[in-house]
Amino acid sequence: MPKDTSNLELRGIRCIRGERLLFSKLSFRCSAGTLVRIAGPNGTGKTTLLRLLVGLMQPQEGEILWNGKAILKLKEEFWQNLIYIGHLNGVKDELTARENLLVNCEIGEHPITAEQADEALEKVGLAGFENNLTRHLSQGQRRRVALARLYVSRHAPFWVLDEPFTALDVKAVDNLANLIAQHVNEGGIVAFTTHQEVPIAANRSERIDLTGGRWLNASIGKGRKEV
Ligand SMILES: Nc1ncnc2c1ncn2[C@@H]1O[C@H](COP(=O)(O)OP(=O)(O)OP(=O)(O)O)[C@@H](O)[C@H]1O
Repeated sequence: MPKDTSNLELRGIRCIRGERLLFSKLSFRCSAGTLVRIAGPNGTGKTTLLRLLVGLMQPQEGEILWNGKAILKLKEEFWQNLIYIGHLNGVKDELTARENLLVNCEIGEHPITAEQADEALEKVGLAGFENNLTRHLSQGQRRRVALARLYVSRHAPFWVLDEPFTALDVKAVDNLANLIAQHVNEGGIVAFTTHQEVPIAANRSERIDLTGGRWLNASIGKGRKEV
């Protein structure tokens, strides 16, 4: 992983979804070795912000820069630096746990061997489940299949994780928190959301709090904040 060189910047981001202004003039900057927690109650735009950060959505105003260049212009050059694990896991039902990991790494242009896949599955507590179809796994186990990717993705400095601790048991939460801290302390940037108060021993951490938001059409959000 290229250390101490990456930086992420949000410049004047404005985002509207449906009738709701989620945030505007959102600016933020961080450099290599930072844990970025995106906080806020349900519906305030945490997942939306993560999707903006990885380029799956575009803001109405402003831009997101990676190493000083707009991510929408960098495209593949940016994606090579990125691992995104969203809400929906990105795990295919009809593939086994091992096949899922192999395919996801292949798609991410960082192929791994079956042995490396099995080692990563072991680290997330899925030893013995390598050949199980993921449709036969529990929610927590499916989540672990997705998260196993992180154990073979230390080359990618920027991790974006949507609710990574959901459905994990205490030990798995602890292991993941340690992995995230290690990645950050070795020069990665990890942006994540969580509703759980999980201690992560990162040397440097920042918080983006999205509490707020406004209805654009006052009649919709009667009794709430208006523009
Ligand atoms: N496809 C969509 N079309 C229009 N509005 C949407 C869509 N998806 C989400 N929204 C709205 O955008 C807002 C932000 O949603 P988002 O999922 O980013 O919130 P969140 O903070 O991640 O919520 P949670 O904590 O519940 O996961 C919500 O008010 C939601 O109603």
